[in-house]
Amino acid sequence: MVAIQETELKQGIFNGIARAKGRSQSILVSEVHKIEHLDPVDFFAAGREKYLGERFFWKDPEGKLVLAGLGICGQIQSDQAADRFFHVEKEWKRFMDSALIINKYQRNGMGPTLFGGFSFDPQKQGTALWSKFPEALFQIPKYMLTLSNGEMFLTTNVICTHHDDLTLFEKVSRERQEVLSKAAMKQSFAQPKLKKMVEIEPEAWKQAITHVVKDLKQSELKKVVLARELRLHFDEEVQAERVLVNLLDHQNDSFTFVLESNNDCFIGASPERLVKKEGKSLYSACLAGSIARGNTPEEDDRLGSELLSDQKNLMEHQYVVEMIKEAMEETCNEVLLPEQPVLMKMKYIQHLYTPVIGKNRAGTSILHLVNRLHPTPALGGLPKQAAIEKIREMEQLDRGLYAAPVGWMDYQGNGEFAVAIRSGLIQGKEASLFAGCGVVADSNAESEYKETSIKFRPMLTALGGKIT
Ligand SMILES: C=C(O[C@H]1C=CC=C(C(=O)O)[C@@H]1O)C(=O)O
Ligand SMILES: [Mg+2]
Repeated sequence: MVAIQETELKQGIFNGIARAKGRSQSILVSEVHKIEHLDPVDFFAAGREKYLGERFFWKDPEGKLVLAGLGICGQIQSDQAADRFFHVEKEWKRFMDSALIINKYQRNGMGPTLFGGFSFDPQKQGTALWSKFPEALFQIPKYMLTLSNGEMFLTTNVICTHHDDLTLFEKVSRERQEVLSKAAMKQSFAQPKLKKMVEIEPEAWKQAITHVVKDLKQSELKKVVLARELRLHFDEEVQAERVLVNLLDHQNDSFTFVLESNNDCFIGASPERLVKKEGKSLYSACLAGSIARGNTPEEDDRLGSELLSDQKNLMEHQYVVEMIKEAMEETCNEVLLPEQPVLMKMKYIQHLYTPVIGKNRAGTSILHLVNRLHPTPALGGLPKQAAIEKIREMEQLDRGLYAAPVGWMDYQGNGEFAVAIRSGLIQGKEASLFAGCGVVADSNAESEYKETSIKFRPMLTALGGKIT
């Protein structure tokens, strides 16, 4: 079991309280420890009793970085439609300007780190479905486990005020040891049974596709992504840990994320990076254009080749490449991307994929890039604003955080955001799944319906649903 001996945290909290008194403001004290190996899911599960609703989890596709956060040391929310990205950035800077950081490891994703997500469209009237999530929700965790290139680190974040004294250190030390003791115990989580699966207005959705295809032939609109919802009913409460373990087992080549808010849990396994910032290096990805996987290697190859030469999907993909390339060129000296897309093969589906890398010229922040890119034509359409308005007009769905940026950023300005697709909202004994597809002039309602049915599969299987 991991035990943390006497730490610099005591001195840090002492200095934090002194600084809080001197500046008459709260001070974030953050300490990083290298620790023995812990399973990040066990650490996440260790927070169930005391921090349910205040947890997050993140794993990148390569498993190079895994984050598990427990408790809320600080929270940044925004329900402002216009400048929520700027609001989050401003509030984060306010925390960082006075923070006391005790960290001798020069690695990303440790020390003060913010994790969370944005809603897809803050200007669309929301429904009760997403009532537990604001238009932007970010947490600074009390305790965060970081698995970084195979090594394990624990960050402890404490807010010190001028009212505090050193009993605060005793309290934090006790709490932290409690978490670590619980994390050493393997917990198991029941697999609820799926009782009912309800497609929300599938025929109306197909009619919307046909309507948009007509619009595309007679307007400036080139592409619109339309999404739909699947509502699931279970025989007992769905626990995030169970779904998370299933996603890690079956969708290990995705961005796996969990963000809790009150009793609701947003969870998914997305194949699509929005942007990653590592020092001056920026990485984005164009992912649009889909076809099913084959049941045999020969069939799979045939389908892949078909996708690589299909004009409709190539056009759907090209709109994304043009937009992301343009956005990256605004802030990078040099932008590199291949001439042609390649195949990204996931468990149930394969996509056209174009990676984009660049060297950040102007010290542009990751949230500036998130704001500039969201939504790419893979999630909204082209032209961006006209597509968003068409989605508002035609989509019955309250997207909430679906298809929007979810991810992390640390105090050194590094971070990574995925787009929250192949995702679901768990609400006790029920869950909503979301899937969308790019509609272009050559789209066909039935094919797009089938494509979205495949995109439900990662979450449906992770929730114990059988694939028909
Ligand atoms: C909008 C979604 O997928 C996007 C990402 C990859 C391929 C897509 C497509 O081929 O339509 C979509 O643009 C979703 O999975 O809900
Ligand atoms: Mg598509």
